Amino acid sequence: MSESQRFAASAVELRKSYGAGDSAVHALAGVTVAFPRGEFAAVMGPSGSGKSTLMQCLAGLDSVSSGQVYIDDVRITALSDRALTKLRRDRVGFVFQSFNLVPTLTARQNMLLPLSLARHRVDRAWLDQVVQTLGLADRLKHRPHELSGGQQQRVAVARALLSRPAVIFADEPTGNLDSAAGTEVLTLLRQAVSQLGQTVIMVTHDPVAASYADRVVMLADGELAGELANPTVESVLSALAQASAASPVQPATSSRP
Ligand SMILES: Nc1ncnc2c1ncn2[C@@H]1O[C@H](COP(=O)(O)OP(=O)(O)OP(=O)(O)O)[C@@H](O)[C@H]1O
Repeated sequence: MSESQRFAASAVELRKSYGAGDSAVHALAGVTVAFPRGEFAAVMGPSGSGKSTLMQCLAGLDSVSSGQVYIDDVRITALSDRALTKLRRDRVGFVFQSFNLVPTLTARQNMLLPLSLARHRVDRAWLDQVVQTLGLADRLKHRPHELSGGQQQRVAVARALLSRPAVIFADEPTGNLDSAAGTEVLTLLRQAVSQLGQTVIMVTHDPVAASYADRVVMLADGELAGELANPTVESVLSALAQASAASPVQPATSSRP
């Protein structure tokens, strides 16, 4: 087994700049980071530190200026657009802050949508296991507007899990939820990793959300600014304070509700 196969996602010397010349913004200034399979990782850092850019590049949603990105052992920075689209569909799951469910479809149809679009077979046993684990059995026929925010996000987590992706990228998955529903969704992401063997990479501003992860990767000014194993709310807060002290911009934790 090659080194890269131990990792669900990794980046080597990843650079991403916007614009050119004096006005260029170096959103990522040479990031090398690897996410082992079966890890729940949180990516944190001050506002503008490059978290979203890192996630977009790792997920193959944005092009890189230089460097390499791997999903499993596939170097996605070497793929054609067509091959990349297929890889994203087959190996990457997404959970967004805004749930992104189709309003006219039931919870079950929403969960199955990516598989049916890809014309992939549904693994019934896996569907049942995901539905049970996520506590959605009695909500399958509901449409999104008939579900609470927490339930909608659970459907989005189920949708991401159903194709058994190499990695799920979660972008502020609790950003639109109250604290009880947020706790519920974080617990489910934790279970997806601990019980179902999933790999999750979550961008978050919230130290409580980050404390559910196995590891926090900290960014500042487009560079890695350290990492924390087995994070607690306290250790995350103190690492964030250090990262923002080293960065000219204010931490987003202080500017968001
Ligand atoms: N499309 C773009 N065009 C120009 N600059 C961009 C673009 N996208 C991001 N940037 C810049 O790149 C830098 C990193 O942005 P990014 O959104 O990755 O940070 P972030 O850590 O996710 O921020 P936040 O916590 O506020 O969401 C910022 O300076 C941002 O202004």
